[in-house]
Amino acid sequence: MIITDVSVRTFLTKTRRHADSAGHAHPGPEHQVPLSILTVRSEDGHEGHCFSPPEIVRPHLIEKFVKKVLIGEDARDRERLWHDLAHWQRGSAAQLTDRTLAIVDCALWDLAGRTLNQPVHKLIGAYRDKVRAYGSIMCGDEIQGGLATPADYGRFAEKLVARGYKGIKLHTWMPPVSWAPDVKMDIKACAAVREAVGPDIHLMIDAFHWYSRVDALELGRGLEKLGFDWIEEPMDEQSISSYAWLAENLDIPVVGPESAAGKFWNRAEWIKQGACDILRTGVHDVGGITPALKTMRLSEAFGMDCEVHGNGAPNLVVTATSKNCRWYERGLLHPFLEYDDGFDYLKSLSDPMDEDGYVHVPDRPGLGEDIDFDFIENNRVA
Ligand SMILES: O=C(O)[C@H](O)[C@@H](O)[C@@H](O)C(=O)NO
Ligand SMILES: [Mg+2]
Repeated sequence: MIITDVSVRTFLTKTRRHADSAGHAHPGPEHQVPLSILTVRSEDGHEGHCFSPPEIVRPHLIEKFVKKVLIGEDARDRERLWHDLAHWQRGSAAQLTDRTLAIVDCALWDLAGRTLNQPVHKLIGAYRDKVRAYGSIMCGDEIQGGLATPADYGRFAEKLVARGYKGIKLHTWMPPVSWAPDVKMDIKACAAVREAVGPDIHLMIDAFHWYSRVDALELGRGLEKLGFDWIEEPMDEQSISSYAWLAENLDIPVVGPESAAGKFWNRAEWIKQGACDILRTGVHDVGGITPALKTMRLSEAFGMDCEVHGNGAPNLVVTATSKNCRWYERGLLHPFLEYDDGFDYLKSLSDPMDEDGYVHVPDRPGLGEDIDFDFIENNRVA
């Protein structure tokens, strides 16, 4: 299965999601945004694909690094190809990031599945074919009737439970919201959700990511009284010792790291230093499915759960092939958006959820994405 080509197509897709000045998503008017699809092609004509923001697969990265590593190599040698690409990172002047490694690794897994006509989670070795989802609510906002008040969160949580979710994670208010961050408002939003959904729904928080130790401690202690399952990323994850201190001082489980660099190597240090009670990984955070599986197995060896960051087919594959994670993160969700409407470039959802709150892993070959290639061609811009 020799790789003969790596290519990128860019097209326009419609969305109502808008990023604020801190990069957090919020609803807004429909607009078109560019999206790319990276394709790895092998000599027998099979192709593997992965969607990506255009900047993550820009020509400089594809020509200077990705093609040099992949072209002429056996597409089945994913472990070696991942290391070969990762070794280019040090000399890339910080241009070759884990995000690009992730796109390439996912396309190679998709290629393997499409070539063998098998879903990737079955190739890796499935643990399950459906995964319980939590509804991951967008960061708070100042939109009338949106997520502007604790009561807004409570009302939306009721709707999510009615949809079938058995778990809900709040992303609370963060800058550029004018008065955020505010620990006491975070706790009020969490209390409103607990009041709205009752004691049996699992609740978690993903808070402002730069609280001090003292603020994070106050928030954690408030959540302990509300029976929350975990507290996530309340402080800068570059300070492992701050998280070790927080985990030592809280009863509520501390989850991390999500955004800290260092792939599975750094996550080993978090475990060693007692900086988390539940580990966190994510295909796009650690450089692909291949390294994400390593973080799952690493945490399993320590008797720890590892929760996966983010939605989408690759992250669903990682949850479906691991015993030691409890949830699929479905979102991000907002009262003004209909997540189940999916995307115009996919013929069906990659993460369909039933009324009991379970996401069923598609039985389609590869990553399982039902790609509308005609739509992509008809809306191509590069
Ligand atoms: O900071 C954000 O925008 C959200 O936290 C986002 O990254 C979300 O995907 C997340 O962290 N989920 O756990
Ligand atoms: Mg998070």
